[in-house]
Order: sequence, then C-alpha cells, then structure tokens
Amino acid sequence: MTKAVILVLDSFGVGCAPDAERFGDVGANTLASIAREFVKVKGRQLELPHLAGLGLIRAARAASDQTILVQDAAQVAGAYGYAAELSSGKDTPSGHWEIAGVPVLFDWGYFQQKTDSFPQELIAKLCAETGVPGILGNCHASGTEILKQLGDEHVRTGKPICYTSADSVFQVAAHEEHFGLERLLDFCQAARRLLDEYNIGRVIARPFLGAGPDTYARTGNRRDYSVLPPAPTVLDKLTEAGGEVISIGKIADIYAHQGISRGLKATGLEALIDTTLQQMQQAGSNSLIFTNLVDFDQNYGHRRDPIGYGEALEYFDSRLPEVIETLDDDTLLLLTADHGCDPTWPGTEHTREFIPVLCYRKGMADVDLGQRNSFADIGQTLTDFFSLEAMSYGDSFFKQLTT
Ligand SMILES: O=P(O)(O)O[C@H]1O[C@H](CO)[C@@H](O)[C@H]1O
Ligand SMILES: [Mn+2]
Ligand SMILES: [Mn+2]
Repeated sequence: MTKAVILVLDSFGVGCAPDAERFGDVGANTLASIAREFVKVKGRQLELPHLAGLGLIRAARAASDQTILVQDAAQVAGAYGYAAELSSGKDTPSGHWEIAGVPVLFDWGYFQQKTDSFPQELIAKLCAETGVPGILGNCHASGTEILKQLGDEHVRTGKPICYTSADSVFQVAAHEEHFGLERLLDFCQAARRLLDEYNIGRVIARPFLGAGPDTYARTGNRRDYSVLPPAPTVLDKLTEAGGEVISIGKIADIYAHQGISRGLKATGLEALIDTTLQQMQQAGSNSLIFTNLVDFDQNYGHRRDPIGYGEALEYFDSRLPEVIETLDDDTLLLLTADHGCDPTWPGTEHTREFIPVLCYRKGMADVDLGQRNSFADIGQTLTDFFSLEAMSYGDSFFKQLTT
C-alpha cells in the first residue's frame, strides 16, 4: 500500500529564514514565541510530547538560536529537518505549491497602499459587473477587526467589505444572510476574473454571521479562488499516473483544484483531523491524503493569540498517536507548514520562517535531515516514493527514509 499523508500545520514556522531581512522578519520564530508566552502567561511549559517524539524540537533547535521552552523527547523515531523557502513570497499558495515541487519564482502583484488600496478602475468594473452599489474597506485590514468596524454599514448598505494585506490577496467579507452566501461567491468569481491582469494570487470569500459588532463571526464557508500553479505539481503527476489525491480542508482551493481527485471540507481542527483519520482508513494504494490545518494561521497566528495557538498545538499533539496508529506499514506521514505567522510579531501578517519537515514511517529510527534549501524537497521525495518522474526543483530525501 503506497500511501502518503501530508498534514500542513498552516503557519507553524520554526525560526526566521536566511532571507527574513527582506521581509522585516529577522527574529520571528512562531514556535519559540508561543513557548515563551506559554511559560509567561500560564506558568508552565508548552507540552508537545508526540511532536517531540517525531523530532520537532531537534529540528527547531537546529533551525534557530532562540531558546525553545518545550521538553525534548528522550528518543526520536522519524526523520526530522527544517526547510527554507525558494519562492519570492511568504503566502499560502507559494508555500503549498513549493511543497508540491513548484516554487513561485516570479513576483506576485500586491496592493501596497494601506488605504485606497484598490485602483478606481477595478472597483468601477467590479461594481458594474456585479450590480453592488459600491464597496467598503478598500484598505489593508485584519479580517476580524474590519467586521467590527464595517459590519453594520455593510448590512445597512449592501456594499461588500473588500480588503487586502501584505499578501497578494483580494478578500471580500459579506454577511451570509443579509448579502447572501451565493451572491458573495459570485462576486468573488467576478473579482477573480478581473484580478488576473493585476497578477493577484488569491481572492478569498469571507462570509460571516451575527447581529452586531460583538457577535459578527466568520463562518466555515470560506472559499479561496487561486490562480493556477505555474507548472504541474506532484499532485498532477500522481493523478496522471492513476493515483488519487484526497484534499481535506482548503488544499483543493489552494491548488485551484488541479491534481485533486476528491475534495473534503471540514471546519475546525477536530473535524479536520477526524476526516483525515477516516480517509486514511479508506484510501487505496497510490493515494495521497493532503490536509491543511488552517486554524493555526487563521484563528491564532493572524489574530496574534500565542496562548490560543499553543493550546491548539497541544490539542493537535494529543491526536497525533491516533494518526500514527492509523498508518499502514508502508504509509509515509509528513508533517510540515507553509510559512510562519509568529503570534507575537508586530502587525498581523505571516513571517518568513523555516518550516519543520517531519517524516515518519512505521519502525523508523531517528534520521537527521538537516537544513533543506527548499520546501520542494518534500515534493521531490514524494516523486521517489510514488515512482513518478522527478520534479524540476527539490532534493529528495527518500533514500534517508529507507536506510
Ligand atoms: O485577517 P484575515 O482576514 O484572516 O487575513 C489573513 O488571511 C489571508 C490569507 O492567509 C492573509 O492574507 C491575511 O490577510
Ligand atoms: Mn498559510
Ligand atoms: Mn494566513
């Protein structure tokens, strides 16, 4: 049974990358910062015994000089390392595509102005095409804060809330009942078509519910409209070779549904892990189960909530034995991330960091994979694992898993 499972802990960085200066992120370290805040606020250390057992703490200590206040495991079983990013941006699609062997070496378009962020011409075309009476926002914003500021006006006027960030994104928040979910998705698809010429990576629909600023909350009906990856990814290669790629969470959206055989949605860490376990039991040979755990990033990293992030990590760690027990003898488990999002860093953006690369197969001894120069090493390793044609980027560490 040749099966692989990838769990992307969205935004779980382990120390600033060699090129962090370019992003103003020197000193960022998602894991170390969470662990430090945990001791400060809760008076005890962050406990991640099962992740440590796969080599997380060893990888993180090698990736950064910062102290990581988490107990290491006495013994490690698995291959562990950390990887730098080749892609020009620190966004989610770049990170995911690079994991799948396709780094983004060109520059995305960005809306750099903090206010009046979108060109008038674009707004005019979007309003004309969709029939909305105008837009609100038109600025850089945190997606939860802007609901408090503009949610009421949106409900009153029917104007969608459009905002962006340091990422190549155009985000649209609208009330599921007052504006309508389908209408929001149609609006985002119109925006997607118009934004291709601006080279914007993603349009994100951010539906919300609630009766006022204190109760407005985003729902699980988020949708991401991504451009196509710039080249075929390892997902395309696997499906073309007759294999199956099962997406759980936002993976399918991130790859613009390219190379995906089946897509399953679930909301929240618990449901995403439950769905992953079910699929691990059902999937046949030559399949890849690929899950994105978005809560780390969306609910804690961007919200600058280190305690919430740490508690979510502890919850994930407590479910890890189930994941390991569900592995067949030949199944390869990979745990990694797509960028950092240090919840103690100024602002609300991602941080340019090394990602952890943890790889486990039943019966494995400990293997130090060291520093990897690209996330694409994961994709290249998968081409070896599934006997596919090699990708153009990445050094496979497959041999180190089998010795
Ligand atoms: O503040 P929210 O809406 O969560 O937005 C965040 O989510 C986007 C996608 O990761 C990022 O570009 C960042 O702006
Ligand atoms: Mn991400
Ligand atoms: Mn994010």
